[in-house]
Amino acid sequence: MVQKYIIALDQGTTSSRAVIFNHEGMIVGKAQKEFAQIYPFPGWVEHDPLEIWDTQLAAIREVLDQTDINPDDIVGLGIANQRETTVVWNRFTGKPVYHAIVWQCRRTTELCEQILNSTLNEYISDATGLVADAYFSGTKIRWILDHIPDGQAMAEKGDLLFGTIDSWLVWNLTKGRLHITDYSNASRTMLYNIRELAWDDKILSYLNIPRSLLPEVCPSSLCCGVTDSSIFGAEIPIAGIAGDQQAALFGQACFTEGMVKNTYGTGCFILMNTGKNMIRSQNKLLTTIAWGIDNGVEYALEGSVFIGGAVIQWLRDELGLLKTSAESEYYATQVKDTNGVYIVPAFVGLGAPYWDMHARGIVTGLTRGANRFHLVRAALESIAYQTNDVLALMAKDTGIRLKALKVDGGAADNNFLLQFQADLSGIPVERSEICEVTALGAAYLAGLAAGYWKDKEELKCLSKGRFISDSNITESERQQYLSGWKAAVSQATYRTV
Ligand SMILES: Nc1ncnc2c1ncn2[C@@H]1O[C@H](COP(=O)(O)OP(=O)(O)O)[C@@H](O)[C@H]1O
Ligand SMILES: O=P(O)(O)OC[C@H](O)CO
Repeated sequence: MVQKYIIALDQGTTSSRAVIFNHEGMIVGKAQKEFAQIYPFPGWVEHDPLEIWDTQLAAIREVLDQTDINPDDIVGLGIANQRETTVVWNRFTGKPVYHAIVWQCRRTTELCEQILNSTLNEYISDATGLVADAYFSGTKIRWILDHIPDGQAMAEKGDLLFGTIDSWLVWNLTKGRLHITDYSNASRTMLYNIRELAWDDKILSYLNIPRSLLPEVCPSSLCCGVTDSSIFGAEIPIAGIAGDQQAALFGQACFTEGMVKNTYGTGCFILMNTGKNMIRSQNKLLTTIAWGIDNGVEYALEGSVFIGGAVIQWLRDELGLLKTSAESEYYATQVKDTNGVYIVPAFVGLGAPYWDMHARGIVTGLTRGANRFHLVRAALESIAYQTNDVLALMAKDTGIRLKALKVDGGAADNNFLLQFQADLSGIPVERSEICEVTALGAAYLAGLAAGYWKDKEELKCLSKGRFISDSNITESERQQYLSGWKAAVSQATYRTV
């Protein structure tokens, strides 16, 4: 019998990947293409949507070539994408009217501050589960309509379409036949009412965004269309779509309430499955849709940390302290501590739980004895501290004592980081055996819809974790670490929780 496969696209902040999985949930082949990060001004971040599409397409073609798999033998395509990143394009030409404004971009800070100081603030947090912040798509759309010629007029005439990256990829994969998104991506726009499962008229009207711009919202696991046959020579069913962090939660098989994962990529995104319960955080964590599946949606509680592995990239690319990110592990273990150095990598403000758009990065505690090993160690520790801030509040919000933290993402390769995380947070940290967990989640969602896998129970049998480390320090050491971190954060922020 001919083998059948699932292909998953992981369109991330720094690269576009395509991964082919077999029925055992194992990787058969993968290809990855990086693309340019555009920084027009400090705090602004853009991508070229055409380059995103080109690199994604090239990655798909490369993995098909490399594995020699016939597109006819691919039974479903799943998409996981960097979330919130905003593309607006012309419905008739299919051309973007502006670069994609990336989730990290801070250009709409002023508008968000107006919202924070208005009566709409409480409404937004209740309806969308989010915090009014430049992170989300809504204010980015407003910015684009205000800054392209005739933006508002064209939008009102129905000439323009908005989408997060999933919508943009589906539009291109179907040659403009489908303008859709899924529940998990819609819930990151700050325009979607997660209680009513509908675009929110009150928020749309405040931001003056015409409804005609918005995609249709679909379940995350559903055969919603097929790729245009001219692209791969076969019509591949598009059967799964989810924001990359929700896809990782699914890929980690966190199907039960209370299960938590952290993806250590460019940023760190800690998500707890809360099932059918929409938990409202008392501590500025986000309530978000995990996925739409089986005729309903499930929710998650999220802490979004903007800078994770990117602080290591900064040491490597801007300071030249490292040749590779992986080298950071060796450097960090050459010293017994950071010698009092703390780094708060608030390069684009601070996300959860501080939500300070004005915070900027700092290095504190420098003495003449501080060397590059201490700096590298402090950078890795900063990733764990930020994660710990979120984990502590998740436990507080839900009353759940976390049993384990499932981890994935590029920086989760770093054993020093994972051990420090386990020490600091006092919970076992479990790294997935499959390195492409985000893609795996998109594949699972697509495979369920395509009937390739039967149900979540079958998927649980495929998912394997590997125990890494348990906490190994005393409570007083822990408190000492944390008080130094808190003092450092207070120097980087204007407001603290
Ligand atoms: N061994 C490592 N130790 C620490 N950081 C790492 C390591 N390997 C990769 N990274 C960091 O992880 C990030 C890349 O992870 P990845 O999951 O590919 O990110 P994304 O999906 O956000 O593009 C980079 O910021 C890189 O610096
Ligand atoms: O592309 P990543 O892995 O950095 O993830 C980005 C997040 O989806 C932003 O919310």
